[in-house]
Amino acid sequence: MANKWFSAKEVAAHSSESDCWVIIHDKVYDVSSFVNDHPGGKKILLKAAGTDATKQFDAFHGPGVLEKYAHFCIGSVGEPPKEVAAPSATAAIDDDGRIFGDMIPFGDPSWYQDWDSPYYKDSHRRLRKATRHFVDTEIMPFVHEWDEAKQVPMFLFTKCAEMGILAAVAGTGKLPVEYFNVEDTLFFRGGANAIVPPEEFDAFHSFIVGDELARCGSGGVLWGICGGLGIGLPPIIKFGSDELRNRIVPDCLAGRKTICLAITEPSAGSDVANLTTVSNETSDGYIVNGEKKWITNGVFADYFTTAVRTGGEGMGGVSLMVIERSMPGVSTRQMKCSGVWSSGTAYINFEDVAVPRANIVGKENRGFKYIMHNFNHERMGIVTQATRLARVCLEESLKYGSKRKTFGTKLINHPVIRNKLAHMSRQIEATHAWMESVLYQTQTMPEDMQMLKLGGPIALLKAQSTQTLEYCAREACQIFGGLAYTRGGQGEKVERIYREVRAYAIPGGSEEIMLDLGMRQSIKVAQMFGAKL
Ligand code: HEM
Repeated sequence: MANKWFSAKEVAAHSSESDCWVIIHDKVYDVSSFVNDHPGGKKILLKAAGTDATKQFDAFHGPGVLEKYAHFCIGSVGEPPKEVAAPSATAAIDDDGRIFGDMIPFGDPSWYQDWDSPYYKDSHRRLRKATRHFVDTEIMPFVHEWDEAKQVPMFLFTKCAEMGILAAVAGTGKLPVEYFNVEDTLFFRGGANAIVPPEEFDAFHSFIVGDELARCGSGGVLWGICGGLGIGLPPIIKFGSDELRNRIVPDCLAGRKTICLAITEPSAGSDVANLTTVSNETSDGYIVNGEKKWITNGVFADYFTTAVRTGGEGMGGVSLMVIERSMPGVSTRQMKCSGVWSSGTAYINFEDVAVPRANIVGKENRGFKYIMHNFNHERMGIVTQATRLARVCLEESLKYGSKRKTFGTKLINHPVIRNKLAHMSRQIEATHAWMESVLYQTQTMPEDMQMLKLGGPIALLKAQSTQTLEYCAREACQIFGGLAYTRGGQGEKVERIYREVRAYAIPGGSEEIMLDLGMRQSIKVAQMFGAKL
Protein backbone atom coordinates (compact mmCIF):
# COMPACT_ATOMS: atom_id res chain seq x y z
CA MET A 1 0.00 0.00 0.00
CA ALA A 2 1.42 3.42 -1.01
CA ASN A 3 2.52 5.69 1.83
CA LYS A 4 1.49 9.03 0.28
CA TRP A 5 -0.63 11.72 1.89
CA PHE A 6 -3.35 13.76 0.17
CA SER A 7 -5.65 16.57 1.25
CA ALA A 8 -9.42 16.22 0.70
CA LYS A 9 -9.09 19.06 -1.81
CA GLU A 10 -6.51 17.14 -3.85
CA VAL A 11 -8.77 14.09 -3.93
CA ALA A 12 -11.74 16.21 -5.02
CA ALA A 13 -9.85 17.11 -8.21
CA HIS A 14 -10.05 13.49 -9.39
CA SER A 15 -13.71 13.11 -10.10
CA SER A 16 -14.10 12.08 -13.70
CA GLU A 17 -14.60 8.74 -15.42
CA SER A 18 -10.97 8.58 -16.58
CA ASP A 19 -9.56 9.93 -13.32
CA CYS A 20 -11.63 8.68 -10.40
CA TRP A 21 -10.48 8.68 -6.76
CA VAL A 22 -12.54 7.97 -3.66
CA ILE A 23 -11.82 8.16 0.07
CA ILE A 24 -12.82 5.16 2.15
CA HIS A 25 -11.91 4.94 5.83
CA ASP A 26 -9.31 7.71 5.43
CA LYS A 27 -7.54 5.88 2.62
CA VAL A 28 -7.48 7.13 -0.96
CA TYR A 29 -8.35 4.69 -3.76
CA ASP A 30 -7.66 5.36 -7.43
CA VAL A 31 -10.41 3.34 -9.11
CA SER A 32 -10.07 4.90 -12.59
CA SER A 33 -9.28 1.53 -14.16
CA PHE A 34 -12.18 -0.12 -12.32
CA VAL A 35 -15.03 2.27 -13.06
CA ASN A 36 -16.37 0.22 -15.96
CA ASP A 37 -15.98 -3.09 -14.13
CA HIS A 38 -17.49 -2.05 -10.80
CA PRO A 39 -20.13 -4.74 -10.02
CA GLY A 40 -22.38 -2.11 -8.41
CA GLY A 41 -22.33 0.00 -11.58
CA LYS A 42 -20.37 2.86 -13.08
CA LYS A 43 -22.78 5.67 -12.26
CA ILE A 44 -22.94 5.03 -8.54
CA LEU A 45 -19.15 5.03 -8.30
CA LEU A 46 -18.80 8.19 -10.33
CA LYS A 47 -21.33 9.93 -8.11
CA ALA A 48 -18.94 9.33 -5.22
CA ALA A 49 -15.82 10.28 -7.20
CA GLY A 50 -13.56 12.76 -5.42
CA THR A 51 -15.46 12.48 -2.13
CA ASP A 52 -15.31 10.59 1.14
CA ALA A 53 -17.55 7.63 0.27
CA THR A 54 -16.99 5.63 3.47
CA LYS A 55 -20.62 5.61 4.51
CA GLN A 56 -21.94 4.45 1.14
CA PHE A 57 -19.13 1.94 0.78
CA ASP A 58 -19.83 0.35 4.17
CA ALA A 59 -23.50 0.08 3.34
CA PHE A 60 -22.93 -1.99 0.21
CA HIS A 61 -19.77 -4.04 0.76
CA GLY A 62 -18.36 -6.62 3.10
CA PRO A 63 -15.04 -5.86 4.83
CA GLY A 64 -13.12 -8.27 2.57
CA VAL A 65 -13.61 -6.04 -0.50
CA LEU A 66 -11.06 -3.45 0.60
CA GLU A 67 -8.47 -6.15 1.28
CA LYS A 68 -9.05 -7.67 -2.11
CA TYR A 69 -8.78 -4.34 -3.89
CA ALA A 70 -5.94 -2.98 -1.73
CA HIS A 71 -3.90 -2.47 -4.89
CA PHE A 72 -6.13 0.52 -5.75
CA CYS A 73 -5.05 2.28 -2.55
CA ILE A 74 -2.62 5.08 -3.33
CA GLY A 75 -2.28 6.68 0.11
CA SER A 76 -4.11 8.32 3.00
CA VAL A 77 -5.99 11.51 3.65
CA GLY A 78 -4.50 14.12 5.98
CA GLU A 79 -1.06 15.08 7.19
CA PRO A 80 1.84 12.65 7.55
CA PRO A 81 2.38 11.85 11.25
CA LYS A 82 5.21 13.74 12.92
CA GLU A 83 6.53 10.69 14.76
CA VAL A 84 6.80 7.04 13.80
CA ALA A 85 3.29 5.56 13.72
CA ALA A 86 2.01 4.06 16.96
CA PRO A 87 1.38 0.32 17.02
CA SER A 88 -1.97 -0.74 15.61
CA ALA A 89 -4.99 -0.97 17.88
CA THR A 90 -4.97 -4.77 17.66
CA ALA A 91 -1.33 -4.94 18.71
CA ALA A 92 -2.03 -2.60 21.60
CA ILE A 93 -4.78 -4.73 23.07
CA ASP A 94 -3.13 -7.98 22.16
CA ASP A 95 -0.13 -7.76 24.46
CA ASP A 96 -1.16 -10.51 26.82
CA GLY A 97 -3.41 -12.27 24.31
CA ARG A 98 -6.43 -12.14 26.60
CA ILE A 99 -8.30 -10.04 24.09
CA PHE A 100 -8.09 -11.10 20.49
CA GLY A 101 -10.28 -10.51 17.48
CA ASP A 102 -13.06 -8.04 16.87
CA MET A 103 -14.84 -8.46 20.24
CA ILE A 104 -18.18 -9.09 18.50
CA PRO A 105 -20.28 -10.74 21.23
CA PHE A 106 -19.92 -14.51 20.84
CA GLY A 107 -18.22 -13.86 17.48
CA ASP A 108 -15.16 -15.63 18.87
CA PRO A 109 -14.86 -18.21 21.64
CA SER A 110 -14.90 -16.75 25.15
CA TRP A 111 -11.14 -17.24 25.74
CA TYR A 112 -10.58 -14.63 22.99
CA GLN A 113 -12.66 -12.17 24.95
CA ASP A 114 -10.87 -11.99 28.28
CA TRP A 115 -12.41 -15.07 29.91
CA ASP A 116 -10.28 -17.44 31.94
CA SER A 117 -9.86 -20.92 30.54
CA PRO A 118 -7.99 -23.96 31.85
CA TYR A 119 -7.23 -25.21 28.33
CA TYR A 120 -5.03 -22.55 26.75
CA LYS A 121 -1.53 -21.25 27.35
CA ASP A 122 0.81 -18.84 25.54
CA SER A 123 1.67 -21.20 22.68
CA HIS A 124 -2.05 -21.55 21.93
CA ARG A 125 -2.43 -17.77 21.86
CA ARG A 126 0.58 -17.37 19.57
CA LEU A 127 -0.72 -20.07 17.25
CA ARG A 128 -4.14 -18.43 17.14
CA LYS A 129 -2.58 -15.14 16.09
CA ALA A 130 -0.33 -16.68 13.40
CA THR A 131 -3.13 -18.78 11.93
CA ARG A 132 -5.55 -15.87 11.87
CA HIS A 133 -3.06 -13.69 10.06
CA PHE A 134 -2.53 -16.41 7.46
CA VAL A 135 -6.26 -16.93 6.94
CA ASP A 136 -6.96 -13.17 6.74
CA THR A 137 -4.26 -12.53 4.16
CA GLU A 138 -3.77 -15.75 2.18
CA ILE A 139 -7.21 -17.35 2.20
CA MET A 140 -10.12 -15.07 3.04
CA PRO A 141 -9.76 -12.65 0.08
CA PHE A 142 -9.78 -15.51 -2.45
CA VAL A 143 -12.42 -17.87 -1.09
CA HIS A 144 -15.21 -16.74 -3.39
CA GLU A 145 -12.97 -16.95 -6.43
CA TRP A 146 -11.79 -20.48 -5.55
CA ASP A 147 -15.28 -21.60 -4.80
CA GLU A 148 -16.64 -20.34 -8.09
CA ALA A 149 -13.68 -21.96 -9.89
CA LYS A 150 -14.56 -25.17 -8.01
CA GLN A 151 -10.98 -25.80 -6.95
CA VAL A 152 -8.39 -24.57 -4.51
CA PRO A 153 -5.07 -23.72 -6.16
CA MET A 154 -2.36 -26.33 -5.70
CA PHE A 155 0.08 -23.71 -4.33
CA LEU A 156 -2.20 -23.45 -1.29
CA PHE A 157 -0.98 -26.88 -0.15
CA THR A 158 2.67 -25.81 -0.14
CA LYS A 159 1.76 -22.54 1.60
CA CYS A 160 -0.14 -24.46 4.27
CA ALA A 161 2.77 -26.88 4.61
CA GLU A 162 5.20 -24.00 5.10
CA MET A 163 3.03 -22.65 7.90
CA GLY A 164 2.85 -26.07 9.59
CA ILE A 165 -0.91 -26.30 9.00
CA LEU A 166 -0.79 -29.65 7.20
CA ALA A 167 1.24 -31.25 10.00
CA ALA A 168 -1.08 -29.74 12.62
CA VAL A 169 -4.23 -31.20 11.08
CA ALA A 170 -2.79 -34.55 9.96
CA GLY A 171 -4.84 -36.08 12.69
CA THR A 172 -2.97 -38.58 14.78
CA GLY A 173 -3.30 -36.63 18.03
CA LYS A 174 0.37 -35.68 18.01
CA LEU A 175 2.70 -33.89 15.67
CA PRO A 176 4.11 -36.32 13.09
CA VAL A 177 7.66 -34.92 13.49
CA GLU A 178 9.26 -38.02 11.92
CA TYR A 179 7.83 -37.05 8.55
CA PHE A 180 8.49 -33.32 8.19
CA ASN A 181 11.21 -30.87 9.11
CA VAL A 182 9.90 -28.62 11.87
CA GLU A 183 12.49 -26.00 10.86
CA ASP A 184 10.75 -25.67 7.48
CA THR A 185 7.53 -24.47 9.13
CA LEU A 186 6.58 -21.12 10.64
CA PHE A 187 4.67 -22.63 13.57
CA PHE A 188 7.24 -25.11 14.81
CA ARG A 189 10.69 -23.76 14.01
CA GLY A 190 13.00 -22.33 16.64
CA GLY A 191 12.96 -24.96 19.38
CA ALA A 192 11.88 -23.50 22.72
CA ASN A 193 11.25 -20.11 21.03
CA ALA A 194 8.89 -21.54 18.42
CA ILE A 195 5.33 -20.29 18.09
CA VAL A 196 4.55 -23.82 19.27
CA PRO A 197 7.54 -25.80 20.53
CA PRO A 198 6.92 -29.20 18.88
CA GLU A 199 6.98 -31.14 22.14
CA GLU A 200 4.24 -28.86 23.54
CA PHE A 201 1.86 -29.65 20.66
CA ASP A 202 -1.51 -30.95 21.90
CA ALA A 203 -5.11 -31.48 20.78
CA PHE A 204 -5.93 -27.82 21.41
CA HIS A 205 -3.20 -26.63 19.04
CA SER A 206 -4.63 -28.81 16.31
CA PHE A 207 -8.10 -27.57 17.21
CA ILE A 208 -7.07 -23.89 17.02
CA VAL A 209 -5.71 -24.37 13.51
CA GLY A 210 -8.96 -26.04 12.38
CA ASP A 211 -11.11 -23.45 14.16
CA GLU A 212 -9.24 -20.45 12.76
CA LEU A 213 -9.17 -21.95 9.25
CA ALA A 214 -12.95 -22.34 9.42
CA ARG A 215 -13.30 -18.57 9.78
CA CYS A 216 -12.87 -18.47 6.00
CA GLY A 217 -16.54 -19.48 5.90
CA SER A 218 -16.14 -22.11 3.22
CA GLY A 219 -16.44 -25.83 3.77
CA GLY A 220 -15.06 -26.19 0.26
CA VAL A 221 -11.79 -24.44 1.07
CA LEU A 222 -11.54 -26.18 4.43
CA TRP A 223 -12.07 -29.59 2.94
CA GLY A 224 -9.87 -28.66 0.01
CA ILE A 225 -6.97 -28.11 2.38
CA CYS A 226 -7.52 -30.83 4.96
CA GLY A 227 -10.62 -32.87 4.06
CA GLY A 228 -8.54 -35.56 2.38
CA LEU A 229 -5.33 -35.30 4.36
CA GLY A 230 -7.02 -35.26 7.78
CA ILE A 231 -8.71 -38.62 7.21
CA GLY A 232 -6.72 -40.23 4.39
CA LEU A 233 -3.29 -39.93 6.00
CA PRO A 234 -3.84 -41.05 9.64
CA PRO A 235 -4.44 -44.73 8.77
CA ILE A 236 -1.11 -44.76 6.93
CA ILE A 237 0.76 -43.02 9.75
CA LYS A 238 -0.79 -45.29 12.37
CA PHE A 239 -0.95 -48.65 10.62
CA GLY A 240 1.12 -48.49 7.41
CA SER A 241 4.44 -50.29 6.92
CA ASP A 242 7.64 -48.26 7.32
CA GLU A 243 8.15 -48.37 3.57
CA LEU A 244 4.61 -47.10 2.82
CA ARG A 245 4.84 -44.34 5.44
CA ASN A 246 8.22 -43.11 4.24
CA ARG A 247 7.06 -43.18 0.64
CA ILE A 248 3.84 -41.26 1.17
CA VAL A 249 3.67 -39.22 4.38
CA PRO A 250 6.55 -36.71 3.85
CA ASP A 251 5.28 -35.73 0.39
CA CYS A 252 1.75 -35.18 1.72
CA LEU A 253 2.89 -33.12 4.71
CA ALA A 254 5.06 -30.98 2.43
CA GLY A 255 2.12 -30.28 0.11
CA ARG A 256 3.88 -31.91 -2.84
CA LYS A 257 1.26 -34.67 -3.06
CA THR A 258 -2.34 -34.90 -1.94
CA ILE A 259 -4.28 -37.79 -0.46
CA CYS A 260 -7.90 -38.66 0.21
CA LEU A 261 -9.97 -41.35 1.90
CA ALA A 262 -12.09 -43.45 -0.45
CA ILE A 263 -14.67 -45.47 1.46
CA THR A 264 -18.19 -44.42 0.50
CA GLU A 265 -19.81 -46.08 -2.52
CA PRO A 266 -22.95 -45.39 -4.54
CA SER A 267 -24.84 -47.95 -2.45
CA ALA A 268 -22.79 -48.06 0.79
CA GLY A 269 -22.73 -44.81 2.76
CA SER A 270 -22.79 -45.14 6.52
CA ASP A 271 -23.09 -48.88 5.92
CA VAL A 272 -19.33 -49.43 5.59
CA ALA A 273 -19.39 -53.18 6.30
CA ASN A 274 -21.30 -53.80 3.06
CA LEU A 275 -19.03 -52.11 0.56
CA THR A 276 -18.61 -53.77 -2.78
CA THR A 277 -15.34 -52.56 -4.30
CA VAL A 278 -13.56 -55.88 -4.73
CA SER A 279 -10.13 -57.23 -5.43
CA ASN A 280 -8.73 -60.43 -6.84
CA GLU A 281 -5.42 -61.48 -5.45
CA THR A 282 -2.51 -61.96 -7.84
CA SER A 283 1.00 -63.19 -7.13
CA ASP A 284 2.29 -59.69 -6.36
CA GLY A 285 -0.81 -57.81 -5.25
CA TYR A 286 -4.45 -57.14 -6.15
CA ILE A 287 -6.65 -56.31 -9.13
CA VAL A 288 -9.26 -53.82 -7.90
CA ASN A 289 -12.66 -53.10 -9.43
CA GLY A 290 -15.41 -50.84 -8.12
CA GLU A 291 -16.82 -47.36 -7.69
CA LYS A 292 -16.46 -44.78 -4.96
CA LYS A 293 -18.72 -41.77 -4.57
CA TRP A 294 -18.63 -38.39 -2.74
CA ILE A 295 -14.87 -38.66 -2.25
CA THR A 296 -13.50 -35.36 -0.92
CA ASN A 297 -10.38 -34.25 -2.84
CA GLY A 298 -10.85 -37.21 -5.19
CA VAL A 299 -10.78 -34.91 -8.21
CA PHE A 300 -7.12 -34.01 -7.69
CA ALA A 301 -5.67 -36.39 -5.06
CA ASP A 302 -2.55 -38.37 -5.94
CA TYR A 303 -3.32 -41.10 -3.40
CA PHE A 304 -6.58 -42.80 -2.44
CA THR A 305 -6.62 -44.60 0.90
CA THR A 306 -9.27 -47.03 -0.28
CA ALA A 307 -11.53 -49.55 1.42
CA VAL A 308 -11.60 -52.70 -0.69
CA ARG A 309 -13.19 -56.09 -0.11
CA THR A 310 -10.30 -58.53 -0.06
CA GLY A 311 -12.03 -61.23 1.94
CA GLY A 312 -15.51 -62.58 2.65
CA GLU A 313 -18.74 -60.73 3.46
CA GLY A 314 -19.15 -58.17 6.22
CA MET A 315 -16.64 -56.11 8.12
CA GLY A 316 -14.04 -58.87 8.44
CA GLY A 317 -13.37 -58.91 4.69
CA VAL A 318 -12.39 -55.28 4.20
CA SER A 319 -8.83 -54.03 3.70
CA LEU A 320 -7.40 -50.55 3.34
CA MET A 321 -4.97 -50.04 0.47
CA VAL A 322 -3.36 -47.04 -1.18
CA ILE A 323 -4.43 -46.72 -4.81
CA GLU A 324 -2.48 -44.18 -6.85
CA ARG A 325 -3.86 -41.86 -9.51
CA SER A 326 -1.02 -42.87 -11.82
CA MET A 327 -2.14 -46.52 -11.81
CA PRO A 328 -3.87 -47.54 -15.08
CA GLY A 329 -7.63 -48.01 -14.63
CA VAL A 330 -8.19 -45.14 -12.15
CA SER A 331 -10.53 -42.39 -13.33
CA THR A 332 -12.26 -39.58 -11.44
CA ARG A 333 -14.87 -36.99 -12.27
CA GLN A 334 -16.10 -33.95 -10.38
CA MET A 335 -19.55 -34.36 -8.87
CA LYS A 336 -22.11 -31.56 -8.93
CA CYS A 337 -22.92 -30.96 -5.28
CA SER A 338 -24.90 -28.27 -3.43
CA GLY A 339 -21.83 -27.12 -1.55
CA VAL A 340 -18.14 -27.58 -0.69
CA TRP A 341 -17.42 -26.82 -4.34
CA SER A 342 -13.70 -26.15 -4.13
CA SER A 343 -12.97 -29.39 -2.26
CA GLY A 344 -13.07 -31.55 -5.41
CA THR A 345 -15.82 -34.05 -4.56
CA ALA A 346 -15.37 -37.00 -6.91
CA TYR A 347 -16.97 -40.07 -8.35
CA ILE A 348 -14.21 -42.62 -8.83
CA ASN A 349 -13.96 -45.67 -11.06
CA PHE A 350 -11.45 -48.42 -10.48
CA GLU A 351 -11.29 -50.70 -13.51
CA ASP A 352 -8.88 -53.62 -13.24
CA VAL A 353 -6.41 -51.52 -11.26
CA ALA A 354 -3.28 -53.47 -10.40
CA VAL A 355 -2.25 -52.53 -6.86
CA PRO A 356 1.05 -53.88 -5.51
CA ARG A 357 1.00 -55.74 -2.19
CA ALA A 358 3.29 -53.05 -0.72
CA ASN A 359 0.34 -50.62 -0.86
CA ILE A 360 -1.80 -52.47 1.64
CA VAL A 361 -2.26 -50.50 4.88
CA GLY A 362 -1.51 -52.67 7.91
CA LYS A 363 -2.87 -56.20 7.73
CA GLU A 364 -5.20 -57.67 5.15
CA ASN A 365 -8.88 -57.77 6.17
CA ARG A 366 -8.31 -55.46 9.15
CA GLY A 367 -9.47 -52.36 7.27
CA PHE A 368 -12.74 -52.00 9.15
CA LYS A 369 -10.88 -51.64 12.43
CA TYR A 370 -8.60 -48.98 10.94
CA ILE A 371 -11.60 -47.11 9.56
CA MET A 372 -13.27 -47.18 12.97
CA HIS A 373 -10.09 -45.77 14.51
CA ASN A 374 -10.47 -42.74 12.26
CA PHE A 375 -14.05 -41.91 13.13
CA ASN A 376 -13.67 -40.04 16.43
CA HIS A 377 -11.01 -37.82 14.95
CA GLU A 378 -12.96 -37.23 11.74
CA ARG A 379 -16.09 -36.34 13.69
CA MET A 380 -14.27 -33.96 16.00
CA GLY A 381 -12.94 -32.23 12.87
CA ILE A 382 -16.49 -31.84 11.61
CA VAL A 383 -17.63 -30.57 15.03
CA THR A 384 -14.82 -27.99 15.10
CA GLN A 385 -15.65 -26.71 11.63
CA ALA A 386 -19.43 -26.79 12.02
CA THR A 387 -19.25 -24.86 15.28
CA ARG A 388 -16.99 -22.16 13.83
CA LEU A 389 -19.12 -21.92 10.69
CA ALA A 390 -22.15 -21.40 12.94
CA ARG A 391 -20.15 -18.67 14.70
CA VAL A 392 -19.31 -17.10 11.36
CA CYS A 393 -23.06 -16.89 10.67
CA LEU A 394 -23.54 -15.17 14.01
CA GLU A 395 -20.57 -12.82 13.56
CA GLU A 396 -21.64 -11.85 10.05
CA SER A 397 -25.22 -11.30 11.23
CA LEU A 398 -24.12 -9.08 14.10
CA LYS A 399 -21.84 -7.02 11.87
CA TYR A 400 -24.42 -6.65 9.13
CA GLY A 401 -27.24 -6.08 11.61
CA SER A 402 -25.36 -3.20 13.17
CA LYS A 403 -25.08 -1.29 9.91
CA ARG A 404 -28.24 -2.18 8.00
CA LYS A 405 -31.21 -0.02 8.95
CA THR A 406 -34.88 -0.90 8.50
CA PHE A 407 -37.83 1.18 9.69
CA GLY A 408 -35.47 3.90 10.87
CA THR A 409 -33.24 1.82 13.10
CA LYS A 410 -30.46 -0.73 12.90
CA LEU A 411 -31.48 -4.37 12.54
CA ILE A 412 -29.89 -5.24 15.91
CA ASN A 413 -32.29 -2.81 17.57
CA HIS A 414 -35.28 -4.89 16.50
CA PRO A 415 -36.21 -7.39 19.25
CA VAL A 416 -37.18 -9.99 16.64
CA ILE A 417 -33.63 -9.92 15.23
CA ARG A 418 -32.02 -9.93 18.69
CA ASN A 419 -34.10 -12.96 19.52
CA LYS A 420 -32.56 -14.80 16.58
CA LEU A 421 -29.06 -13.72 17.61
CA ALA A 422 -29.71 -14.88 21.17
CA HIS A 423 -30.80 -18.34 20.08
CA MET A 424 -27.78 -18.61 17.81
CA SER A 425 -25.40 -17.51 20.58
CA ARG A 426 -26.68 -19.85 23.27
CA GLN A 427 -26.47 -22.88 20.99
CA ILE A 428 -22.97 -22.01 19.75
CA GLU A 429 -21.61 -21.40 23.25
CA ALA A 430 -23.11 -24.62 24.62
CA THR A 431 -21.72 -26.66 21.72
CA HIS A 432 -18.32 -25.02 22.04
CA ALA A 433 -18.07 -25.73 25.77
CA TRP A 434 -18.96 -29.40 25.22
CA MET A 435 -16.47 -29.59 22.36
CA GLU A 436 -13.63 -28.24 24.54
CA SER A 437 -14.51 -30.67 27.31
CA VAL A 438 -14.38 -33.64 24.90
CA LEU A 439 -11.15 -32.36 23.34
CA TYR A 440 -9.56 -32.26 26.76
CA GLN A 441 -10.44 -35.94 27.21
CA THR A 442 -8.74 -36.78 23.92
CA GLN A 443 -5.45 -35.62 25.36
CA THR A 444 -5.78 -37.04 28.85
CA MET A 445 -7.66 -40.34 28.39
CA PRO A 446 -5.71 -43.46 27.27
CA GLU A 447 -6.40 -44.18 23.59
CA ASP A 448 -8.17 -47.52 24.11
CA MET A 449 -10.46 -45.85 26.67
CA GLN A 450 -11.17 -43.05 24.20
CA MET A 451 -12.32 -45.59 21.63
CA LEU A 452 -14.70 -46.98 24.23
CA LYS A 453 -15.86 -43.97 26.17
CA LEU A 454 -15.78 -41.08 23.70
CA GLY A 455 -17.45 -42.67 20.69
CA GLY A 456 -20.96 -42.06 22.09
CA PRO A 457 -20.49 -38.47 23.25
CA ILE A 458 -18.63 -37.53 20.05
CA ALA A 459 -21.46 -38.94 17.92
CA LEU A 460 -24.00 -36.87 19.90
CA LEU A 461 -21.73 -33.83 19.73
CA LYS A 462 -21.52 -34.15 15.96
CA ALA A 463 -25.32 -34.04 15.72
CA GLN A 464 -25.40 -31.13 18.18
CA SER A 465 -22.89 -29.15 16.12
CA THR A 466 -24.57 -29.71 12.77
CA GLN A 467 -28.02 -28.90 14.12
CA THR A 468 -26.58 -25.72 15.59
CA LEU A 469 -25.01 -24.96 12.23
CA GLU A 470 -28.27 -25.57 10.43
CA TYR A 471 -30.14 -23.28 12.80
CA CYS A 472 -27.56 -20.51 12.62
CA ALA A 473 -27.22 -20.67 8.83
CA ARG A 474 -30.98 -20.37 8.44
CA GLU A 475 -31.33 -17.48 10.85
CA ALA A 476 -28.34 -15.65 9.36
CA CYS A 477 -29.91 -15.96 5.91
CA GLN A 478 -33.15 -14.49 7.24
CA ILE A 479 -31.22 -11.57 8.75
CA PHE A 480 -29.33 -10.94 5.50
CA GLY A 481 -32.51 -11.24 3.44
CA GLY A 482 -31.97 -11.06 -0.32
CA LEU A 483 -28.20 -10.72 0.12
CA ALA A 484 -28.13 -14.31 1.37
CA TYR A 485 -29.94 -15.47 -1.73
CA THR A 486 -27.23 -14.32 -4.12
CA ARG A 487 -23.69 -15.66 -4.39
CA GLY A 488 -20.90 -13.21 -3.58
CA GLY A 489 -21.10 -9.76 -2.03
CA GLN A 490 -22.02 -9.04 1.56
CA GLY A 491 -24.00 -12.23 2.08
CA GLU A 492 -21.26 -14.36 0.51
CA LYS A 493 -20.39 -16.37 3.60
CA VAL A 494 -23.89 -17.05 4.88
CA GLU A 495 -25.22 -17.92 1.42
CA ARG A 496 -22.44 -20.47 0.99
CA ILE A 497 -22.65 -21.88 4.51
CA TYR A 498 -26.40 -22.40 4.12
CA ARG A 499 -25.68 -24.48 1.00
CA GLU A 500 -23.03 -26.44 2.85
CA VAL A 501 -25.02 -27.45 5.93
CA ARG A 502 -25.87 -30.87 4.49
CA ALA A 503 -22.19 -31.50 3.74
CA TYR A 504 -21.69 -31.43 7.51
CA ALA A 505 -24.92 -33.09 8.66
CA ILE A 506 -24.64 -36.16 6.40
CA PRO A 507 -21.02 -37.38 5.94
CA GLY A 508 -18.94 -38.79 8.78
CA GLY A 509 -22.17 -40.30 10.12
CA SER A 510 -25.56 -38.74 9.41
CA GLU A 511 -27.42 -37.06 12.25
CA GLU A 512 -29.84 -39.99 12.44
CA ILE A 513 -27.04 -42.53 12.76
CA MET A 514 -25.11 -40.30 15.19
CA LEU A 515 -28.04 -39.80 17.54
CA ASP A 516 -28.86 -43.49 17.64
CA LEU A 517 -25.24 -44.63 17.91
CA GLY A 518 -24.50 -41.98 20.52
CA MET A 519 -27.20 -43.25 22.85
CA ARG A 520 -26.67 -46.95 22.12
CA GLN A 521 -22.95 -46.68 22.74
CA SER A 522 -23.33 -44.56 25.86
CA ILE A 523 -25.82 -47.02 27.39
CA LYS A 524 -23.55 -49.97 26.56
CA VAL A 525 -20.50 -48.30 28.09
CA ALA A 526 -22.43 -47.23 31.18
CA GLN A 527 -23.58 -50.84 31.67
CA MET A 528 -19.98 -52.04 31.33
CA PHE A 529 -19.01 -49.64 34.10
CA GLY A 530 -21.80 -50.82 36.40
CA ALA A 531 -24.94 -48.80 35.59
CA LYS A 532 -27.98 -50.95 36.31
CA LEU A 533 -30.06 -50.29 33.22
C1 HEM B 1 -12.57 1.10 -3.75
C2 HEM B 1 -13.80 1.30 -4.21
C3 HEM B 1 -14.77 0.21 -4.50
C4 HEM B 1 -14.56 -1.09 -4.78
C5 HEM B 1 -13.22 -1.81 -4.88
C6 HEM B 1 -15.85 -1.70 -4.97
C7 HEM B 1 -16.04 -3.04 -5.26
C8 HEM B 1 -17.27 -3.66 -5.33
C9 HEM B 1 -17.47 -5.07 -5.46
C10 HEM B 1 -16.38 -6.13 -5.55
C11 HEM B 1 -18.81 -5.27 -5.48
C12 HEM B 1 -19.51 -6.67 -5.61
C13 HEM B 1 -20.14 -7.03 -4.33
C14 HEM B 1 -19.17 -7.36 -3.24
O1 HEM B 1 -18.23 -8.16 -3.49
O2 HEM B 1 -19.38 -6.87 -2.10
C15 HEM B 1 -19.45 -4.00 -5.38
C16 HEM B 1 -20.81 -3.84 -5.36
C17 HEM B 1 -21.42 -2.61 -5.16
N1 HEM B 1 -20.82 -1.42 -4.93
FE1 HEM B 1 -18.83 -1.07 -4.90
N2 HEM B 1 -16.82 -0.76 -4.81
C18 HEM B 1 -16.21 0.42 -4.50
C19 HEM B 1 -16.81 1.61 -4.22
C20 HEM B 1 -18.16 1.81 -4.18
C21 HEM B 1 -18.81 3.04 -3.83
C22 HEM B 1 -18.07 4.31 -3.44
C23 HEM B 1 -20.16 2.84 -3.91
C24 HEM B 1 -21.31 3.76 -3.65
C25 HEM B 1 -21.23 5.04 -3.64
C26 HEM B 1 -20.37 1.46 -4.31
C27 HEM B 1 -21.59 0.87 -4.49
C28 HEM B 1 -21.78 -0.47 -4.75
C29 HEM B 1 -23.08 -1.08 -4.89
C30 HEM B 1 -24.44 -0.41 -4.79
C31 HEM B 1 -22.86 -2.42 -5.13
C32 HEM B 1 -23.91 -3.52 -5.33
C33 HEM B 1 -24.22 -4.12 -3.97
C34 HEM B 1 -25.17 -5.30 -4.04
O3 HEM B 1 -25.10 -6.12 -4.98
O4 HEM B 1 -25.96 -5.41 -3.10
N3 HEM B 1 -19.14 0.89 -4.47
N4 HEM B 1 -18.50 -3.03 -5.27
